[in-house]
Amino acid sequence: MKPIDEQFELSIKNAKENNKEILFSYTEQIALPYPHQLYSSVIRNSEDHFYWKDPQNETIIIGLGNVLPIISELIDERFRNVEEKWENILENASIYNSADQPGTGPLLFGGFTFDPYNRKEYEWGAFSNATFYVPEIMLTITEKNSFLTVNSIVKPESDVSQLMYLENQKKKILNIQEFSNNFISEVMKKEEINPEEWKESVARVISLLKDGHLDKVVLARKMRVEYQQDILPENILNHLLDQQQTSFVFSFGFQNHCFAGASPERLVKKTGENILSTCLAGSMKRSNDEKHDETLGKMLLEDKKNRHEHQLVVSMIADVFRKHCWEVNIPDEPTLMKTPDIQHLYTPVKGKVKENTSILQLVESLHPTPALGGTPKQDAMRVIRDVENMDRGLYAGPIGWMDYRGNGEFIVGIRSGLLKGNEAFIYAGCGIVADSNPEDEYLETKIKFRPMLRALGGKEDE
Ligand SMILES: C=C(O[C@H]1C=CC=C(C(=O)O)[C@@H]1O)C(=O)O
Repeated sequence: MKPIDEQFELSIKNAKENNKEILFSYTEQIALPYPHQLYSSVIRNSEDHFYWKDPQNETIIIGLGNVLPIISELIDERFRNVEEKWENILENASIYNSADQPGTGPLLFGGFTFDPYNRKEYEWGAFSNATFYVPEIMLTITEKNSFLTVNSIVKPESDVSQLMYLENQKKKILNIQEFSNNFISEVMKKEEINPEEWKESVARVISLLKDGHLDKVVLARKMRVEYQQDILPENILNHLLDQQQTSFVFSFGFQNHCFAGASPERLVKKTGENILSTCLAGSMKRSNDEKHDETLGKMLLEDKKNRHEHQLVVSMIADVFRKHCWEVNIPDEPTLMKTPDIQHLYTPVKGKVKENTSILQLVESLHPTPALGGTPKQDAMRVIRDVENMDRGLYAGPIGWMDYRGNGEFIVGIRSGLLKGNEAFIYAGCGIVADSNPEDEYLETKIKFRPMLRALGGKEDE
C-alpha cells in the first residue's frame, strides 16, 4: 500500500475530476504506544466520541471526532435510510486498508432510538431516530493487533494542508499519557421517577396480560442523578471498564450528550456470513456466598415464569434467523449468564445468513426482541407507549457499529444511562408476564440500576 500522502493526493485528484466530495479513509497497522488502562483517557475532551468493547476483548474500537454524520428522522424507514446513505457514501469513497480485520477502515458508529413513535423528552434532544457518524480518527484493538484509521472528507478544493491537520489529530489518539481519574463530584440529588405509579402500571399490564391476547410486555423506569459539577464521560467509562468485565462496555458521545453503559445483551453480530444473537431474559439476584449463588442460579433455570419469559425471546429470534439464514443453530436449553449484580437465562443463537442480507436488515427484523418490547411485538409497543409514560430514547435501542465491508455488531442499550452536564438519567426494565408481581419487578429494576449507579459513584440501593 502506498504511503498516506500519495493516496491523499490521488483522492484530491479524484474529487477534482468528478467534482464531488468523497470520503477518504486510510488504515495502518500500528504498535499501540500505551497500555489498555489508558483507553478510557482517549475520549477526554472529545465532544463526539465512541468507545466499544465486547466482553471477550476481541474488538475494542475507539473513535474521535465526526467527519460524516448520518442522521435519520424517518420512522419505519430509518434503518433503510441509514443503509442507503451509507451505500452512497461508500460508492465513491477512496478506501486504503490492507487489513482484513472487521472493525477497520471507514465505519459507522451509532444507534437507533427504542421507539420512534413515542414522544420525545428534553434529555434526549440531541439524538434522532437514527444517529450515526464516521469518526475522524479511530483505533481498533484486537487480541493480537492494533490499527489506526483516519477518515476525512476530500473536496475538489482540498489541498495537502488537510493531511497535515489529520497528522496532528492522530497525535490526539496516540500520545495519551495521563490516566483517567475516578473522580466524580458529589451527588446532590438522586431520585426515582414515580416509582409508585410505575408499580401501578405493572399491575395494569398484568391484568391486560391475564385477560388478553398479549403474552409479555417489558416495562422500564428511570432515575435521575444530579451532581455538583459536570460529569466526565471518561471517568464513568473508566468505572464501567473496571466493574463490568463480562459485559459490552460502550460510550457514545454526541453533541455534548453521552449515552454510556455496560450491556450484557448482544442483538446481532455479523462477520461475513456468520451471524450471532443472544437471547437474554429471565433474571435472578446474585449472592456473595458461592453455594447460595449456585442455588439461586438453579432456581432460575427451573423457574416456570422465567423460562416462559425467556422462551418468548428464543422463539422470536429463532423465527427471524430462520427467515434470513440457510443454517441455524439453537441450543435446546438455556444456560446462565452472570454479571456482578444479576444472573440471567441465556441462549446464544447462531446462523449462516443468506447472501445480500445486511446487518441493518437483521437489526430491523430483530428490534425490539421480547427482551425489550414484548409479544406480540406491535401490541406490546402500543402498551409500553400508553402506560410507561416515558421516552426511552436510546435505552433498549440497538447501539453498535458496521464497517464498510458489512461486518458489525449491535447490542441492546440496557444497563445504561444518559450523561448530560451535571445530570444523569439511568434506566432499567423487566419483562412482565401474567404471573408477575409488581413488587418483585420493582425490586428487579433496583438491581438492574446498580451497575450504572455504581459507575456514577452514587450510593447503591440495597
Ligand atoms: C430490560 C432490561 O433487561 C432485559 C434483559 C435481560 C433480562 C430481562 C428480564 O429478566 O426481565 C430483561 O428482559 C434491563 O436491564 O433494563
